[in-house]
Amino acid sequence: MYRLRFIKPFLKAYKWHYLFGLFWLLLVNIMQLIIPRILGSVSDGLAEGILDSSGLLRYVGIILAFALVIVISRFMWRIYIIGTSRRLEYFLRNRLVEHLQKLSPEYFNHHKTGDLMAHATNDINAIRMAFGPGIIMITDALVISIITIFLMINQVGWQLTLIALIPLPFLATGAGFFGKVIHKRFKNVQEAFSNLTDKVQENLSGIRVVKAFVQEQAEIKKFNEASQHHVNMNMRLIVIWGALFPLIQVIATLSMVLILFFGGRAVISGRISIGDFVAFNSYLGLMIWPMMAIGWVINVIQRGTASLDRVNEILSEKPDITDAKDAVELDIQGEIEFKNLTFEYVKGIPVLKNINLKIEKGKTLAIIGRTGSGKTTLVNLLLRMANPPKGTLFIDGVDINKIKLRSLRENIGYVPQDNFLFSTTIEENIAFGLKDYTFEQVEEVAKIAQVYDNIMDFPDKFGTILGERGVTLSGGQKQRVSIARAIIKEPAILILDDSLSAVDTHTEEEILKGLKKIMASRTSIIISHRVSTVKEADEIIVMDDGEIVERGTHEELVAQGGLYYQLHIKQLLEEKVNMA
Ligand SMILES: Nc1ncnc2c1ncn2[C@@H]1O[C@H](COP(=O)(O)OP(=O)(O)OP(=O)(O)O)[C@@H](O)[C@H]1O
Repeated sequence: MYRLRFIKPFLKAYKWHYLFGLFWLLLVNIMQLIIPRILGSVSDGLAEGILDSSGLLRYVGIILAFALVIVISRFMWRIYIIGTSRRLEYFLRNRLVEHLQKLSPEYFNHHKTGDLMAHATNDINAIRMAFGPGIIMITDALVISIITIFLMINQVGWQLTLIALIPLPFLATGAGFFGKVIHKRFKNVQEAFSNLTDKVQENLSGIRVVKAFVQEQAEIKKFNEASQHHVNMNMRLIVIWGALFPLIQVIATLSMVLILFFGGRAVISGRISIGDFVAFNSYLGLMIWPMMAIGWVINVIQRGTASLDRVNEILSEKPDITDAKDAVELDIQGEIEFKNLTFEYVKGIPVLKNINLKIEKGKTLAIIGRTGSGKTTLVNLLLRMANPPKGTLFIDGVDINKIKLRSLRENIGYVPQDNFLFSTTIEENIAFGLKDYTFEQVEEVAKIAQVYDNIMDFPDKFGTILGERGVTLSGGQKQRVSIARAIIKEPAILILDDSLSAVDTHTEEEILKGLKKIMASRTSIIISHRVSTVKEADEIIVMDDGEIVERGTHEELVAQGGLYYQLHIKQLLEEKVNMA
C-alpha cells in the first residue's frame, strides 16, 4: 500500500466512481452468466417439445431485455472506470510536472530529459492501464470464473466440471511465467525508447552544432543504431506475446475437447440433458475470455507497478532548494554581501574560495575573469539555484537561506548566459511571468534593450511567434529580448551574465547607456569577458580559479598593471586591428 502513497488522495476522492463502475461491471457479468442458463432452458424445452412459439417469443424478449441492460451497463462502466483512469492519468501527470518544477537545476544535470519525458508519458500511461482496463480485467476474470465454476458444478456435477478445469492450472502457471518475461522485455523496450527520445531531443536542440561540425551522417548512423535497438527489443517482446496467445488458445481448446468427449458421453448415457450440455458449453465459452485475460492482466499490473515505482521515485525526490521553516518575506532593497564564502558542487572541489565582497544598494559590480573561474556560480548562489553555506551570503543583512525563494527571485532580474526564449510571442517572452503589465511597458523595455527597431521590422512586430529556443532571432537579438525580460520586472537587483557578448561594441554602448538610468536605482552585477562592458562599474573584481585576484575601479585596475590591465591592452589592440 506504501506504493500507492502518492495516488491515495486521488483514489479516495474517486472511490465512488470506481465503486459505481464496478457495480455496472458486475451487472454485466451476472447478465452474461444468466443467458447460458436461458439458452439451456430453451434447448431443453425444444428437445422435450414443450416450447411453443409464444414461449419462444417470451425467451427472445427476455434475452433482448438482457442485451439492452448489458449495453447500458457496458456504457456506464466504461464511463466510470475507464473515465476515472483517464482522470488519474491527468492527476498524476500534473503532479509529476509540478514536482519536477520544484527540483533544483542540479537534479536535471543528473537526469536525462529523455528519461523524464518517458516517465511523464509511457510510465503514466502504464499506470492508467493498470487502474482502468487492469481493474476491469481482474474483476471480469475473478467474478466470471468463480460464478461460472459454481454454476457448472450446479449444472453437471463436480466431476465433469473438474475435467473441464484440468487445463486451468497450466494456464495460470504459464501466464505467470510469461508475465515475468514480458515485464523484463517491456522494460528493455521502455529503456530503448527513452534512449531514442533522448537522441531525437539532443539532435534537434543541437542541430546547429551538428551541422557546423558536419556530423549529420554520423548522427543519423547513431540514431539508426538506437532505432534498430528499439525495434530489436520490440521484436523480442512480440515473440513472447506471439507465443503466449497460441498457448492460451491451445489450453482453452483442450478444455473444449475434454468437455465434448466426457460431456457427450454423459448426455448419451442420460446422466445430463442436452440443455445441461449446451449451458455447460456456453459457460466454458465464457471462461475462455477470463482465462486469456489472466495473461494480459498480469502483464498490465506488472507494468503498472513497475511504472508506479519509477514515478514514485521521482515524486519522493526531496527538492533540495526550499524555503527554510523560518524563512521571511523580504522587500529587497539590494545590499549584497558575501562573507568568507567557499562553495563546492562536488565534495572536495571548491569552485569559489573565500569570497569576501560587499555591494552597496544601488551600486554596480562587474565581474570579469577566465571561463570556469566561478562567475556564474556566484550569481547562481545569489539566485539560490544552488544553496550557499549558512552565514556566507546576505541580502540586506539577512542570510539568503532565510529569505523566501519567491520573494528573492521576484526581486532579481536575471539575464542568463543561455538565453532561453519560449515558443510564444515576443511580447509574452518579454512580459514572462508578469500578471499586470501594459503594452507600453513592453515597448519601453524593448527600447532600452535596443531591440525595439528589430522587433518593429518583423511583420507581426511584438506578436511574432518565436520558434523553439527563439530560432527566428539572431544571438544578439535573443540577448536583448532577454535583457528586456529582466528589466520589465523592475527588480531591486539586476544580473547580466555575459549578456552582451553577442552584440557589437556600438550596440553594447547603446544598451549600457539605456541601462544606466535603470541601474542607477538598482544593485547590478555585470559579468563579462569584455573590458568595454565593465569599465563604468563602481567596482570591478577579477576572478581566477574561484578566487578574487584583483578588485577596484577601471582606472585603479589599469594602474595596477595585473591581469585586468593585460586584458584591457589585449582588447584595445584587437579593436584597433578590427578598425584598421
Ligand atoms: N553543476 C555543476 N556541478 C559541478 N561543477 C560545476 C557545476 N557548474 C559549474 N561547475 C564547475 O564550476 C566551475 C565554475 O563554473 P562557472 O560556470 O561558475 O564558471 P564561469 O566563470 O561562469 O565560466 P564561463 O565564463 O565559461 O561562464 C567550473 O570548473 C565548472 O566546471
